[in-house]
Amino acid sequence: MKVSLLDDLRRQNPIVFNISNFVTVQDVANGINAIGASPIMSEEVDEADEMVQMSQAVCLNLGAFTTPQVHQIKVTGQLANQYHKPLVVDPVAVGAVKYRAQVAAELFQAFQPDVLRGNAGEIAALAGINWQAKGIDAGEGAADLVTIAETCAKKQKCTVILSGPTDVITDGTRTVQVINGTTLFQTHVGSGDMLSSIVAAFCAIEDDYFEAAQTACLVFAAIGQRVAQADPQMGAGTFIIKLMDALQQTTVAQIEAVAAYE
Ligand SMILES: Nc1ncnc2c1ncn2[C@@H]1O[C@H](COP(=O)(O)OP(=O)(O)O)[C@@H](O)[C@H]1O
Ligand SMILES: Cc1ncsc1CCOP(=O)(O)O
Ligand SMILES: [Mg+2]
Repeated sequence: MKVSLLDDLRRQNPIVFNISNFVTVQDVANGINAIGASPIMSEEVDEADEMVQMSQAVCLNLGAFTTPQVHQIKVTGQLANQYHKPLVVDPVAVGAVKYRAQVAAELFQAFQPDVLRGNAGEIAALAGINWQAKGIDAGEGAADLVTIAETCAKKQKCTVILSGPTDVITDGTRTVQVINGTTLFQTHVGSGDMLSSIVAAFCAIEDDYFEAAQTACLVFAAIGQRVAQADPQMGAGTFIIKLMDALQQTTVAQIEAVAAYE
């Protein structure tokens, strides 16, 4: 685990191009900015070529697309592949909404993600494993999380992050589990979207996307854990404000001191 990638990220300040969703776009932009990268968002397909070329990574969030946006997402994903820019996809609620699963399958015919980041319900759906997803949330199921993530990675031919109380990160061969975190992440809509775009920021500065993905998960979860531990009475409102501060201010040494993974 190369936690020092966080210092590289802050030094390099890479541009991360996001097609976000209208629910969480501001948290995603501020999260990227706070951690030390440079966010840019777009809803216009005509600027996609220029935007992808000037970016060091692309994050496509499938959280709330319209039909024109599906076209924009498809073109942007294809451009990311064409220009060899790392491509992270967040398949929001593909386990809960059949239409979303169908659109995601069509998109993955058109371009190849480098990293897929979702909760258990989303990653199980993309792995073809039975699971009861609940809207944007993970839901419930009996299957083993490591098996789900590794099956998804092999099927989709990319690095997969199955996030939750424990994050499972795998490229189908190498697998790591990040134990850090806090239940306060669940109280804030957009925690997963923020993580996906922060994964893209790490992929911008590390060519081994499995390495980038596991480091991003550890950094995000450990920072959230430190914030929660500082005030056991903290609620959802204060958490996002303190989390933004901590994304900006937490050092590599502070993360290494609490890091828990296997
Ligand atoms: N119960 C939990 N305990 C600790 N960390 C959690 C918990 N649930 C989610 N997280 C963390 O929240 C972040 C977002 O993950 P998740 O909630 O799975 O995404 P989504 O919001 O897309 O469902 C990740 O960093 C994950 O580790
Ligand atoms: C509530 C909601 N509805 C569509 S997208 C979205 C946000 C999902 O954010 P996250 O998966 O990060 O909790
Ligand atoms: Mg999500």
